[in-house]
Amino acid sequence: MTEHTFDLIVLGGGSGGLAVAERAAQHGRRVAIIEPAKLGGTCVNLGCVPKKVMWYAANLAHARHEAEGWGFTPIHDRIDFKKLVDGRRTYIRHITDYWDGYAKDMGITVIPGYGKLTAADTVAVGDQTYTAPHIVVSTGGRPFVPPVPGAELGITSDGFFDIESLPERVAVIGGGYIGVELAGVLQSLGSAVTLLDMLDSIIAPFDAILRETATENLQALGVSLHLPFKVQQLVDTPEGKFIEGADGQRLGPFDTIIWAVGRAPNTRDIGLETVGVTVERNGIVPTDAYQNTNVPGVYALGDITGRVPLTPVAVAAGRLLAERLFNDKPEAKLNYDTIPTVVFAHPPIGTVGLTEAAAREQFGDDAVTIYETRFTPMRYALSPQGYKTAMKLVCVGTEQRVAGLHIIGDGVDEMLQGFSVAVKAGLTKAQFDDTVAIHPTASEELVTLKVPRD
Ligand SMILES: Cc1cc2nc3c(=O)[nH]c(=O)nc-3n(C[C@H](O)[C@H](O)[C@H](O)COP(=O)(O)OP(=O)(O)OC[C@H]3O[C@@H](n4cnc5c(N)ncnc54)[C@H](O)[C@@H]3O)c2cc1C
Ligand SMILES: NC(=O)c1ccc[n+]([C@@H]2O[C@H](COP(=O)([O-])OP(=O)(O)OC[C@H]3O[C@@H](n4cnc5c(N)ncnc54)[C@H](O)[C@@H]3O)[C@@H](O)[C@H]2O)c1
Repeated sequence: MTEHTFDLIVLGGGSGGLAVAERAAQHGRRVAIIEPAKLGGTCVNLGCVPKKVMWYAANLAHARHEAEGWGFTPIHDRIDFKKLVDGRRTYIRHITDYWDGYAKDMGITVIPGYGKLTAADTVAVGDQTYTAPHIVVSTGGRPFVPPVPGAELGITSDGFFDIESLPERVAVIGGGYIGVELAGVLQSLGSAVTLLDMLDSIIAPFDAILRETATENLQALGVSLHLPFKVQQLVDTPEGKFIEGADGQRLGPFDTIIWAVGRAPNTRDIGLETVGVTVERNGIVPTDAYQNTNVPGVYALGDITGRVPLTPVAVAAGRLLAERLFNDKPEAKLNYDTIPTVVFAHPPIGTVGLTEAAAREQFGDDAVTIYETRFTPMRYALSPQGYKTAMKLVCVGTEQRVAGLHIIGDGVDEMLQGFSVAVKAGLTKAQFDDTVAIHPTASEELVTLKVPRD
């Protein structure tokens, strides 16, 4: 018989939920996770991990094209897309199986189903109720689809992971994280991709050097960009699907259209309003710095809080919440500043800290010094196609503290983590320069930039 009283109940077994549950169980608490789908949440099942598998496949496609310049016999075979998808699904199944076993080993009770709060200490799942003095809501989000006519002709990132054969003609609507990543994967694997955004730039919140270089790289990859483009409707015709915009613009025909225009929190109809938890109009659940909602004993974590929707952020906030609640660390909380992030484009894009524009606004033009470089890395010495690398250091004050670091190019996805430690630690340009370079690498540029930009 299932226990109905716990120290902690978690709604949602994704990145944030698993993290808080695991740490609470490590501290000897009785924990239940309520989850309607597979453990692992978006990241494991429909996000970071399957996406990264596809990104690796796309990298191999690039390597295959480049290999000829390095003396390899040309390889013209197309990808066996089904084999890739089957392999990816097996890999994901191993991860979710691992989580099932691990939760069991940790003594965590996993309750299948949708949870709904009926009181600040009570959750209903079907006709059963469960109680705990601490309830964490970490129900994540789902792709947002705007209500334009014909919107249902498009799929979302969830649907992307259901694709069984490589579509020939694809449109991706939205040039943010997901749009840029999926456009890059599909174009690299052999689709002809059109990418559009309602703004006049892709990855709009990022530093200008990344926006410009990412745009050049996408175009070099063969992606057709349409910026800005305001979608008015999608239409189906015998030749394929079309996207119609303002002023008679019409793009198509396409076999597949993918919406990648942001995500909406899963916070409706789960009893939050019933128990008095504030939910904003856009579905976000506001919390204080300690993940407390406005109702004592009810906490919110991860994407539903609207703060930096990334897996490691949800994980870190979840672990710290468990430390605060169950390990006598009343001040434990996540510092949401200076969080590094990578867009897995081709090549990848990495950023941490302030953009140049934000630094100028915060500190004034006179306090900001910029060091930057753009080059084609040695990786392309013998290849016909050379994607651009670009790097920028945003330094502030007379001591030139490195407040922002923006990099795009092969290898930056792995480069960024170490440099983020330096930026987070508040190191100065002089300390960067005091570090001997590793040669020949692209990353050595970050410790050898001599002349500030005018
Ligand atoms: C295509 C894509 C690629 C991404 N790539 C990256 C990446 O490379 N790196 C990165 O850091 N982030 C990435 N993200 C973002 C990352 O996946 C999220 O930030 C992260 O999963 C958020 O964790 P979470 O715990 O808030 O929610 P989730 O991981 O979404 O987990 C929420 C869980 O709650 C469950 N749930 C929903 N309603 C209920 C209910 N009523 N009761 C119980 N359970 C419920 C859901 O089934 C789900 O399992 C990506 C996202 C997408 C969509
Ligand atoms: N590598 C990673 O870490 C990673 C990868 C994927 C997703 N994520 C997370 O998931 C979140 C959601 O990703 P996303 O790409 O859906 O959102 P996003 O906010 O990154 O990008 C959405 C894009 O869609 C555009 N847009 C919005 N409405 C539009 C419309 N009607 N027509 C055309 N364009 C429109 C926006 O201008 C924006 O460029 C991200 O913010 C990120 O935190 C992270």
